[in-house]
Amino acid sequence: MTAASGAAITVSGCGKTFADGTRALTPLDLKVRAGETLVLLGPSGCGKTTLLRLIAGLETPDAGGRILFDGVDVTALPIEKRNVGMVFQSYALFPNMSVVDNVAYGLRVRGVGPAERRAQAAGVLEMMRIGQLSERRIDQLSGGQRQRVALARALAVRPRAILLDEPLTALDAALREHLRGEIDALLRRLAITAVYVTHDQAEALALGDRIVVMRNGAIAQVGTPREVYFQPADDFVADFVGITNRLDGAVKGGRFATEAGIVPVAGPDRPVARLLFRPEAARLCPPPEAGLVFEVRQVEFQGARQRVILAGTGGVRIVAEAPADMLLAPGAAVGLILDPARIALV
Ligand SMILES: Nc1ncnc2c1ncn2[C@@H]1O[C@H](COP(=O)(O)OP(=O)(O)OP(=O)(O)O)[C@@H](O)[C@H]1O
Repeated sequence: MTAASGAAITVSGCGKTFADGTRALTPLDLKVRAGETLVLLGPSGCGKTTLLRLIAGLETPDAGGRILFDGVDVTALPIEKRNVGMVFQSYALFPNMSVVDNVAYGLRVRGVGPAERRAQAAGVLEMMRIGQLSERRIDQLSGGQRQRVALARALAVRPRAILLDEPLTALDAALREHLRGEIDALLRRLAITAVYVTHDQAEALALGDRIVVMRNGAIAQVGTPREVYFQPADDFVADFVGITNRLDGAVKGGRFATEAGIVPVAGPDRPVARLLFRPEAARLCPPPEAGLVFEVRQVEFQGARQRVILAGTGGVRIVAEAPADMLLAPGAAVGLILDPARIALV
């Protein structure tokens, strides 16, 4: 089975105010490229689901907002005319129907004959390696199996885009990781356009070709997982995507000056600047070799490597990593060299 080729989706000036006055989205623009997996990431209530439902056709945007599929305006089209597949956290399957009938359901609605829809549904179930479950009832399946069936059902109609709303949230951690890998492989193989909502940063980094980080109904940053991870646009994105070190200072003549020393940087002068970097973007070395010097505060041996807490003047605290065989004594001075490709100035 192959999906119809994925659509490029354009969201143009789409805001959403609900009947009770809740402003779920401020007008925003977004382009989803044909065939890519775009992840919407952000804390609860930031508007991810609302944006997904606008793309699906389950909600209409406020006046002025438009949704286009391959350049064609679909704003006025309801979900059944947009040819999208949807997968929800709560599987939304028919519990007393068989697996194969659930998967064939969308084809039935589209008027495909019984023999053909069963054959197509069987093909999708085979592709997802759950062909042996075809005749089971939904209430006889585990959570992971149900989510595979929900995914099969969404793909069976050969949609132009698949829209997934926290599909793994209800599953336990080990299964979540396993199914995440399967979904990733499947979406890549089908080269289908996918928009995937999650509040889990690990899921976003693993699945996304690009990630849209959202905050308060607006887009905080759009970038590849590496860009969002290593070059967060601001403190909010940095915090949301995981541990980040911060140094405050100023940029002058290609040098960022902070209390602990100097870091060469690209870009214009800024009287007030903050440098963000991950533990793994820093390398420890003897003090004379580095522009930045800190005091070792705490060393945790972790087997493959050591996690080191460093202290600077003014209460600055830095988390760094070091090879397992590096000798580091609390109280000693140590230099820090930052990988220029993995630092961000905000
Ligand atoms: N039908 C509705 N009527 C009124 N307010 C709504 C409605 N649906 C969502 N909201 C509100 O809009 C805002 C955005 O909700 P949305 O579901 O898009 O967030 P989310 O980022 O998907 O959050 P979560 O991860 O918790 O699902 C929230 O404040 C929510 O309470």
